[in-house]
Amino acid sequence: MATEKWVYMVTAQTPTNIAVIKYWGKRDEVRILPVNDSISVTLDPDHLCTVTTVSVSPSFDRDRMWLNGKEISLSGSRYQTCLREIRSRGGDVEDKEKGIKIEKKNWEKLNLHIASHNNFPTAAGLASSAAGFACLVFSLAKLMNVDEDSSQLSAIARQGSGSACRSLFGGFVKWTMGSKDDGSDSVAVQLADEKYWDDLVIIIAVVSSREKETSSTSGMRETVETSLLLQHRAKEIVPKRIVQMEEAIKNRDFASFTRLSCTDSNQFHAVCLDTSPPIFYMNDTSHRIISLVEKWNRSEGTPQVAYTFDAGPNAVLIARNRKVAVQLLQGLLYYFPPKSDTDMKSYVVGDNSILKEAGLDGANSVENLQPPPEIKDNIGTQDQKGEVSYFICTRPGRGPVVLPDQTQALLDPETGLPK
Ligand SMILES: Nc1ncnc2c1ncn2[C@@H]1O[C@H](COP(=O)(O)OP(=O)(O)OP(=O)(O)O)[C@@H](O)[C@H]1O
Ligand SMILES: C[C@@](O)(CCOP(=O)(O)OP(=O)(O)O)CC(=O)O
Repeated sequence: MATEKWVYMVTAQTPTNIAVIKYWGKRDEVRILPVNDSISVTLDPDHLCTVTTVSVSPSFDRDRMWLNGKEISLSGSRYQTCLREIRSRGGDVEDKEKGIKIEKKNWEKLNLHIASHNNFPTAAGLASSAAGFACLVFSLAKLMNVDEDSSQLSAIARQGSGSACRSLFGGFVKWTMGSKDDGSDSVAVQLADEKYWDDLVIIIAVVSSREKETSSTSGMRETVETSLLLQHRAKEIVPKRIVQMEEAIKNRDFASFTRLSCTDSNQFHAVCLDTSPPIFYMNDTSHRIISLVEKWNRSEGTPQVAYTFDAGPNAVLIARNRKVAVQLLQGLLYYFPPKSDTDMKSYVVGDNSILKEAGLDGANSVENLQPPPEIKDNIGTQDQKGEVSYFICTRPGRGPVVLPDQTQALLDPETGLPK
């Protein structure tokens, strides 16, 4: 087989996700087993996604990977675990057209080339590791004809990065912590697909931050070691919240959804503060955004927007419908206008058709914005230029898909090297 020249490849696209009931803390660092269940919303891959091409050829002399065009090492234990777990489940593959036949037993011997691209900044608090490891596992499973369902695959992705297991599904997803020592029951399941609650609009404020934050992995390790509040959260609080959140999603009950998302985000950050030494992920801009949303929700009498923050200052804002999202964007741009030379289409990315609906597609449109009446005296004026790098407008989205169009492959079909 070593003299054969064929390259066999698969390309897939996988979404990222944002937790509304947070995963924070592991009971097993190696297998990546969490101390509590978590629930997330998958974000539309049309706006935020990873694309990965995986290929196999008898002519490859070692496993190699390129991330965003640069070769990276696969020697880390998380990559090694995912590769080993997937290889051991590989099935027979035959492509008669190309005259390729790979037997199950050969997956252990054949080497892989992998190229991956995130269409959003890597390691910037936008969960690139979630989309990245989910895409790696999903595309390899397709390449190797692995006969396992998405939940079983999620248990492999989990070992790349915990939150990655939830990116194997679209819509609303629960990661069940499981109780077995081997982690086989610590898997993701879909609660509802992306069409179930499709009124929701998600606006992410990518908040400028100078220093690199503590990574989720080391941050949660320190929390587990030092925070008593985390123990209370995991045992007493989250189990009840998970039930309530499942109910809220089932009933499309936005008021409960908002209450639970916001309080859980705040408690996650409280647990970070309860860590020794304390971890600060949010900054003044994050706090200002929370204030703005809280005041607006209060003045409306019923919640219009939910907020949640992961391990960084970026705000993920979930509006109950498009009309509210338009108002939200107007309010956000009033308080966080772009720097004077910024083009609006690069300041609001993703689904930027919302700019037109918000009347923000013309020259001077931001300068003409009026302060939202309910919050005008409380937050200060338009002095926050540059605090938000940009906004992403998106919505709940689908799970992983194979991209059959060869032109989307990141590797050359002849050489198996990056295009
Ligand atoms: N497309 C990808 N394919 C495989 N691995 C990836 C991919 N993108 C990111 N990663 C891995 O994830 C790491 C970044 O994870 P990290 O947790 O630091 O950042 P993040 O996930 O973008 O942010 P956060 O966890 O704060 O939301 C990268 O160094 C790389 O190892
Ligand atoms: C705050 C979070 O985003 C934490 C995510 O942590 P990671 O999944 O990045 O951590 P590791 O399992 O160590 O790779 C909350 C969440 O996504 O649930």
